Amino acid sequence: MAELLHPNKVEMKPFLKNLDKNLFKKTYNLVAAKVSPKKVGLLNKVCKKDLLDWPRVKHVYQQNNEKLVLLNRDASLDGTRGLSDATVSFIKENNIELVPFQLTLDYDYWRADDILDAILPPGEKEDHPSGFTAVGHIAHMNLREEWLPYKYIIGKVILDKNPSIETVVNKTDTIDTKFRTFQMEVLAGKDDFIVTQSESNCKFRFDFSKVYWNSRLSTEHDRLIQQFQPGDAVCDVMAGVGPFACPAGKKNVIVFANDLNPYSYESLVENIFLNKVANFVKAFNQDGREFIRSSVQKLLGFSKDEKAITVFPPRKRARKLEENKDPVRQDIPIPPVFSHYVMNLPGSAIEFLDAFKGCYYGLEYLFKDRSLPKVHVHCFCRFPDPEEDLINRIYASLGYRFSPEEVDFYYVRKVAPNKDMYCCTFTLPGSIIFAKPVSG
Ligand SMILES: C[S@@+](CC[C@H](N)C(=O)[O-])C[C@H]1O[C@@H](n2cnc3c(N)ncnc32)[C@H](O)[C@@H]1O
Repeated sequence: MAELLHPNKVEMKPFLKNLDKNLFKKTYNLVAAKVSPKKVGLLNKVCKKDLLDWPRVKHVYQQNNEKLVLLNRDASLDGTRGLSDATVSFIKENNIELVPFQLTLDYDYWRADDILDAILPPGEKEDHPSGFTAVGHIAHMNLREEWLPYKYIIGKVILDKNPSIETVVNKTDTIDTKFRTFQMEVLAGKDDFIVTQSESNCKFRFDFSKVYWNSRLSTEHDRLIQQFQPGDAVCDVMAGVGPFACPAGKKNVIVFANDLNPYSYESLVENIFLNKVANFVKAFNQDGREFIRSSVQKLLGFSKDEKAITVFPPRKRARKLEENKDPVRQDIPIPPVFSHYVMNLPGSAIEFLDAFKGCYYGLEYLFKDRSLPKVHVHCFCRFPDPEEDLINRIYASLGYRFSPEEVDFYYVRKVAPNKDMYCCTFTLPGSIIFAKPVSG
């Protein structure tokens, strides 16, 4: 049946922006059993196997005071072909009349895939492009060269067929290396890049054309957030619009979140307020290397000045606790040092590791009863066995050669055929962070 159910091929000239929806009408000549409304239930039961069973197509229609029940595509009008014995007997015994029925499926019925298959020429490698990543109301496509002449029509179909999508964009160049943003062209829908996206129980508002966002990283965000404990201090060196920072703040983790892109910083500030985590998450707009160094004193000062962050349970719980005369507030002490550093700038974050050299010089005493900080640094790797390469690169920047057992090499995702993203987690060695900084 699948091969029957598709619109007829439509000749489409390249670079067209509008679609004549009438071209996608297709009429099927079917047979219907005409019965009184009272009999429909019984007919449905007895003749179940012989009824029309097409996806998203209803098979019972009203005609005056009677019902027309559509039979399967092979049923003949005289009832001699395409029907089971049970159905034939039922029709005979109940004197049911079989009548012709024309069913028309139109543009609204077909799925995006069906329509694109009907209008696009055969593809070189893959199926026709109907896949996209949704970011808020935006569908973000990455069309292959061969589909570019049809990009506006493809955009229109995606827009029409996905009710939550209001704008369809296509990536127009490779990713900008500095802030990980890319140029995009609106293919269909409104010219509006300000999106609201949900992730990890938080809302994020940002201009998708000016900041980095990748919905495919949500699992990685959650994975690291799970490792942070309430009361930990986390330094998010390349925080973007806050997908690590805001959810961590919601679980009472103190986060110093930084991003060099002024637009990311602006959204980060907005998202901190949107998610009501301003007590726990502080935003900064510095270069990551500088921030690794300056944040040490910033946190120490914050911990000395504020000492603790007071949290109140959500109102409903607070009322319950009040009734039981339990304390309604909790003080979360602010630690003087970070437990975790997150560095998600996979193209170059490893090269920022040199900033840790001597960053806690003279502050050894702060770690008397605490573990040394952990670093989670994201990176790309082109080798199938990444350990040696990544250990060498970390050594070149941090000046410390880890053994493979000391580093957790976590595979995050495939970015391109020969390019994988990893997250390397290790504890910062005391010999590096307490070393006397070399002046000059
Ligand atoms: C891959 S994005 C990750 C953003 C966010 N952590 C996330 O997971 O979505 C890298 C971020 O690093 C920021 N960035 C680039 N260069 C930077 C630098 N030198 N210092 C700090 N942030 C930088 C970019 O603006 C971008 O937001």
